[in-house]
Amino acid sequence: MSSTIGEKIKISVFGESHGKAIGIVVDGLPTGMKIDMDKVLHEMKRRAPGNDKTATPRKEADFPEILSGVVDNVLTGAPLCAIIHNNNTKSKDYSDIKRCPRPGHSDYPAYVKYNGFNDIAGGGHFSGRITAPIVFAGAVCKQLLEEKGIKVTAHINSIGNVYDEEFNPCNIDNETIDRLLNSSFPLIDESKEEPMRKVVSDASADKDSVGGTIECGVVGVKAGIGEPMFDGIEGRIAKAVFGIPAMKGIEFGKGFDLSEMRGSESNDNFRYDENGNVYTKTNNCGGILGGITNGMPIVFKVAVKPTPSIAQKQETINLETKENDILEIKGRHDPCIVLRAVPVIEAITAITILDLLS
Ligand SMILES: Cc1cc2nc3c(=O)[nH]c(=O)nc-3n(C[C@H](O)[C@H](O)[C@H](O)COP(=O)(O)O)c2cc1C
Ligand SMILES: C=C(O[C@@H]1CC(C(=O)O)=C[C@@H](OP(=O)(O)O)[C@H]1O)C(=O)O
Repeated sequence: MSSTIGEKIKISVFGESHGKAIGIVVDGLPTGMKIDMDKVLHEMKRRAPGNDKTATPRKEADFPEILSGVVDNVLTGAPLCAIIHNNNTKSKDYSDIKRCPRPGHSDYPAYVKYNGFNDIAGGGHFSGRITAPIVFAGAVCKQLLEEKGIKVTAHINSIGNVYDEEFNPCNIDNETIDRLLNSSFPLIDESKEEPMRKVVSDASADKDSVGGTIECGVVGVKAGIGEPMFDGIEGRIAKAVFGIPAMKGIEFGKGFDLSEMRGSESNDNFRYDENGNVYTKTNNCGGILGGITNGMPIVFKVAVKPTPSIAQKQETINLETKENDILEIKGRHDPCIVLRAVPVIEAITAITILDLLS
């Protein structure tokens, strides 16, 4: 399995959901920065399971134990390695799934690829759980980016058919960024929390799940970062985002809506401000032209699929008897992944942006 990404800042994620621990090695970090562990723990808590009605009831502390790369909270330049122990596993829930792969989860393709030797318990290495170490690495990268005046923020853009407001793509202000970071349900329009929660609880009551979208913004990246063609910023962010389980679509700026606009509507007109700085009057391109940043906020949306493990009876196959079968999944699952994926999208974006700038 290859769970490594990055050029200058390289991450390697390891572990399985029901193994002893999961973790990450981060290579290429600069030396000397003091890590604010309170900020790291805050990010871990935003993603941790067991804390919200829209989340799996599996309770984990998600405390990152740092094994190397830090002395007295300061980055040493050695590979940064942290592990997170798995304490609240219930592997019995997965006894049927070994035989009967879950529709929508990785069980069947992983069974074929690894000749049935892959660890199925809790989704093994394919579990959303292994996004916890990514959030750890992202929290460190966020702090390094902040020293460069760059901030990464995200919010729930939709759950089911209930939509939040979008970012102002030309100006995502510090007040909004701080509010979202400290919110237990990050929305621009907080009145949408209740209807969104209802969509999730209605699905749960039907033994079902729902998906949604997340909008992410990066402010403070100067113009001129990125490469043309295959190493463009869109490609680098998309590759990293698609490494996160359940992420199924991405669009930059106005994305698919651009296809219905005229050029006169979609083009972002350039202007100088009173200090001679270049800006654009709109930001339909999401801050990226030709694969290279134009100095405006980088803005993109990610589509999150409904959680595959649902409690309804579902058709599947039986890999032992080689017959068609019915599966009824027992166990603890997120009825909606979107809320917990918000800090994950921020983290993987922060890691990618820091890599691009290193
Ligand atoms: C934070 C997070 C939590 C998740 N929780 C669950 C879950 O409780 N149950 C489940 O079946 N899938 C969950 N997933 C999604 C699966 O891990 C994912 O759908 C599966 O590995 C198949 O990969 P794919 O959807 O990217 O194709 C979660 C994903 C993330 C990012
Ligand atoms: C534990 C987490 O989420 C898990 C992600 C997950 C999956 O299939 O992705 C399945 C469930 O695992 P389990 O059956 O062990 O409870 C979730 O609880 C986590 O994100 O920390």
